[in-house]
Amino acid sequence: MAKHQFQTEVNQLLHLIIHSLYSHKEIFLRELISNSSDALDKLKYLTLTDDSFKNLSFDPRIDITFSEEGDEKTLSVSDTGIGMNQEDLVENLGTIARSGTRTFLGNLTGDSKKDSNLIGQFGVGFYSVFMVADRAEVVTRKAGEETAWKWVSDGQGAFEITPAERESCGTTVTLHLGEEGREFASRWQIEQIVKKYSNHIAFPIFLHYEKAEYDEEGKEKGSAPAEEQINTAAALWKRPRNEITPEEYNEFYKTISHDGEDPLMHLHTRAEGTMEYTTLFYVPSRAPLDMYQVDYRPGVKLYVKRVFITDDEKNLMPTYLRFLRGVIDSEDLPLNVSREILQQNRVMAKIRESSVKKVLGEFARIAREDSERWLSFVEHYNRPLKEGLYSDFANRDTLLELVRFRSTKVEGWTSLAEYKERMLPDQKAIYYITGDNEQTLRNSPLLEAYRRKDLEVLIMADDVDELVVPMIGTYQEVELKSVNRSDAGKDLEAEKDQEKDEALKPLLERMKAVLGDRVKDVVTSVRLADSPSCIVVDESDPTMKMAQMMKAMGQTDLPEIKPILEVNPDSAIVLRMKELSDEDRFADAAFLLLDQALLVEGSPVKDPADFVKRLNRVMEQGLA
Ligand SMILES: Nc1ncnc2c1ncn2[C@@H]1O[C@H](COP(=O)(O)OP(=O)(O)OP(=O)(O)O)[C@@H](O)[C@H]1O
Repeated sequence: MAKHQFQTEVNQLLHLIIHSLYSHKEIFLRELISNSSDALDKLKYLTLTDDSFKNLSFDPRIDITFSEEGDEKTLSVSDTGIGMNQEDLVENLGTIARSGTRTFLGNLTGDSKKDSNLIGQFGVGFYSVFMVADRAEVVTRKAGEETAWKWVSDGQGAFEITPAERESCGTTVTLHLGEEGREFASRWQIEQIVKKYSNHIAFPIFLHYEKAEYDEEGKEKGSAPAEEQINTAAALWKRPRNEITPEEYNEFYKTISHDGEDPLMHLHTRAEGTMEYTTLFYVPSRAPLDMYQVDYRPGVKLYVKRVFITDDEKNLMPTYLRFLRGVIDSEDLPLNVSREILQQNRVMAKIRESSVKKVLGEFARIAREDSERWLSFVEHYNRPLKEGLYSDFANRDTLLELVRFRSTKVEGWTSLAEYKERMLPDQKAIYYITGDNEQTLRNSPLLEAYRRKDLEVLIMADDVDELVVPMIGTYQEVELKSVNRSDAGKDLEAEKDQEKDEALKPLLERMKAVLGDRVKDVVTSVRLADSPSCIVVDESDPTMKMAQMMKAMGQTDLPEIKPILEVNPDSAIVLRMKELSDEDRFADAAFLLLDQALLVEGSPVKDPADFVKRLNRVMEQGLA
């Protein structure tokens, strides 16, 4: 008899499930049926593709039995699927292998209401049985193996595995229902739950019960075992759209995504003609927890003629649409399609290409017709869509209509189309500013002249903006210009006062000499109203933020980016500096103008100790 301890994360999850999902106890049955269906999918695939399984007699079915007699109430779910061996049991029913587990557990607040929303997204799986059972037994035999195994646990930190008997491959989970679960040992309850959550499961689900028998006078004379199929057992996505209710779509989504909430939208399409395939895609109402992890779990499953092939292929859809959940079912791919073949397969490439078009088309429809729903989409998926601008050139124009931005002119989000409508008659470009933080950007001195001229500037604080937005280039023939760069200032040049500019030249030369290689240039600014200085980067240089990002990504051999320091010819400080003959005081002022400009834009000052020394010296003089 081998006793094993649950992985720590399992214990944490168990505790959480029991404490936050008690009002949805019945989902344990959905989880068991979904596991059985996956196990049947896997075996079906092997019998069709692997010679060593071809002779196996495969009768795919799920059987539910219950006993409501006496004190000991039990419920069991049995399948003829792939089964598990001893190692599988330890691996699958003792740990949580899923990516994102740590992030998920780290996000828990201890507030059961908030946590139950989170757990809804995480998917509870097999462990949910401990909401209703005092003890769970799993008797299972793996296809192709002779020995069966029994796994037993009361969900209190440990489980045991012992050899067992089972006639053929498959798995039977038997629950000894506790006080919390007694209600589920009932024909009526089980039927309701299966109809609600698992009607769409593609394999038949049979419910076994005792059927009352009557004598000729209509008196009950006893009972006999009976069974009844309680689901429709047709792959939901193959059914005609008009025969599927919204509830059925939602329940199917919950089964394949393990999300507790309804999806934000779904798109069910069928292609016929030279290529035949069906797709059913969903967008979760919240971004999946692992969306920003490299090892995210792909959410689209591939079927070939209703046979499950894989749910672990990231290339079925482009990376930027990794939040999609759903099914692709092709009639044209070979059943034993390998990962390598899949990646170069023309049929798959075509399905992917046209699926992306359809999905984006549906997004565009929602963006046009249902702006409220589109905004909840944007809250979660704006950033991945921006990644699409970078990686999916073929769909660039559609994506440009879908992404949204913050702006100096409107609250909330705006589209490029809306920005264009608001442009002033003589406005030359769509202006934007990039940086780390929306609030810092809103306060940036770089925006002063734009504000004065009533020019709208898009605020870009997502870390992908720095890479993505320069790729856009133009939107409907209007150029996008970064306010952080020297060139955008040229559009404001009309404001430049030649005389003032000439008068400032000696000061600029003197500052350049003092600042040396800390700057690329020192020039008169046309952008500033109140601030004495700001920095921009040369048109051909990466911005300061981009340089920081590249450094963080390990590019250490980058030449140092030198900013261009712009000074405000009307600033009192600048005017005084013109008169200043003391070289040391002049140097302090020049360095402080540079460092403060770096600070307001969120860039680090090069030598903080030097900065503080100069600041203190100037304060001392100022306070004297
Ligand atoms: N009836 C079954 N037959 C064969 N294997 C099973 C069965 N039930 C569970 N398993 C195995 O145990 C694993 C863990 O199941 P569990 O329901 O906890 O999570 P999951 O199904 O992998 O994850 P999720 O529920 O998020 O899909 C499964 O991935 C599967 O390998």
